[in-house]
Amino acid sequence: MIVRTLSLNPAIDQTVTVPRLAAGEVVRAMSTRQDPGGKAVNVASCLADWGMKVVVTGFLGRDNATTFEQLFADKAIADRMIRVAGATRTNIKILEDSGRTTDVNLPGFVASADDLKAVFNQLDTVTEGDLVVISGSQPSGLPADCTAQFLARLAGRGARVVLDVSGETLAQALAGSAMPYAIKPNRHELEELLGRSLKGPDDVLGAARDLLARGIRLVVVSLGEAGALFVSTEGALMARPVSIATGSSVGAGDAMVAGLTAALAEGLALPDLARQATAFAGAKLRNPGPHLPPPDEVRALAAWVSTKAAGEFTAG
Ligand SMILES: Nc1ncnc2c1ncn2[C@@H]1O[C@H](COP(=O)(O)OP(=O)(O)O)[C@@H](O)[C@H]1O
Ligand SMILES: O=P(O)(O)OC[C@H]1O[C@](O)(COP(=O)(O)O)[C@@H](O)[C@@H]1O
Repeated sequence: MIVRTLSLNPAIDQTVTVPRLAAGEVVRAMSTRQDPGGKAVNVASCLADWGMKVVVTGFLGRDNATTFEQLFADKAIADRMIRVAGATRTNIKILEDSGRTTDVNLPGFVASADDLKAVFNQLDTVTEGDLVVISGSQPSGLPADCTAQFLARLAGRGARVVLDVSGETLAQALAGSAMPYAIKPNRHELEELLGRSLKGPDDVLGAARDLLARGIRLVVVSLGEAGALFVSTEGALMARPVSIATGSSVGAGDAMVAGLTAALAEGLALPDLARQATAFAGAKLRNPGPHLPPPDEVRALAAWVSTKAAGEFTAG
């Protein structure tokens, strides 16, 4: 099966490693690196490492597309991204020795109504049962409800959408007429959506079940190093990482989305899907950049992922 990703606002991730960040002071960096990224590009890259056929759609700024083109060529990813005027943004990640990361996301290109029309035209090639990952923020210039419009268009074509967006985009998307097949908010994104803080495991589970009742078939709430809660019509379970990684966790959520998308394509049952998604996240954390180790290594990791019924999770 071919998976399509839709990346409206990709990013070049510039990671700057410093001993300690102190606002208002001069800080000397120990190292820096740049990776083509942004949520859906990271998902596409991990899926390609897993051996899946991937088509990337969305926007790329014409002025600095080369680094993305190189990634797509290296991983045999079909590049259908629309080149728009201007440059793709750079997101600076300042990583301290303690593992704390500060993100400074720079502005990038502005998309036009014609650019958006071109994306809709691309969605019209999607067919029944196809998997489409819509992930990441949207650039300025687009209407706030454009993701809701994508969902409606894709539902009409029978596609299954895996959605990983946040803030107003998520709120607008879930206020529309068509629900995504799967979503993966982290705890903070879910709290933002609900407009309240989630008090404990029971509350997280309740919120996930409410989303399921709205017609979403799979709700994954990621909880950082504590793991993730997976809720579907098959049940609810918690999956914990095999080991806790120190350092930057940038891209772990994207790898998790890739793992669950691959599992949907493979028709895995919920426990295996949860193990695979958690293994993808853990495997990505072993390497910088949007890359997975070889599939056998990821499979070995998945075998070590422990899952337990959500009832035991809520009991603490
Ligand atoms: N420090 C960590 N050690 C091990 N696994 C982690 C760590 N941080 C995140 N993960 C794994 O990555 C998944 C996604 O991470 P999370 O930070 O919740 O997502 P996001 O990047 O979307 O905020 C988690 O559910 C967990 O399995
Ligand atoms: O599109 P957004 O929401 O601004 O996020 C973009 C950032 O998210 C990332 O995809 C990382 O996301 P995760 O840590 O959630 O996996 C970075 O590559 C990128 O800089």
